[in-house]
Amino acid sequence: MWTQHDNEIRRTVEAPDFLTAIRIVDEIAVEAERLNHHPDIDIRWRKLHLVLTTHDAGGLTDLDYRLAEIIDGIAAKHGA
Ligand SMILES: C[C@H](O)[C@H](O)[C@H]1CNC2=NC(N)=NC(=O)C2=N1
Repeated sequence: MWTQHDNEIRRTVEAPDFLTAIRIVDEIAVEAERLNHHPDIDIRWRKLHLVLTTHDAGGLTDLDYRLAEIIDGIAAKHGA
């Protein structure tokens, strides 16, 4: 589900509808704050384009993979 492009990993999450996509974003936001690690999120109707990288490190770190797994769980819970 995640693909690596140079120093980042990317995934698209397709939610059943727009409101569910926004609920997914909200849950991701809570986890991002908890980890102090934040994804780039491009919201396009019910598709979320997510990008993870560690800006402070100029590339991928364990935090990116941890947050990616958390995002996968949130998406799956919402049928995305
Ligand atoms: C000051 C604050 O802790 C840092 O800027 C955090 C915030 N969230 C972050 N998110 C991501 N993706 N990469 C970072 O390097 C990062 N750094």
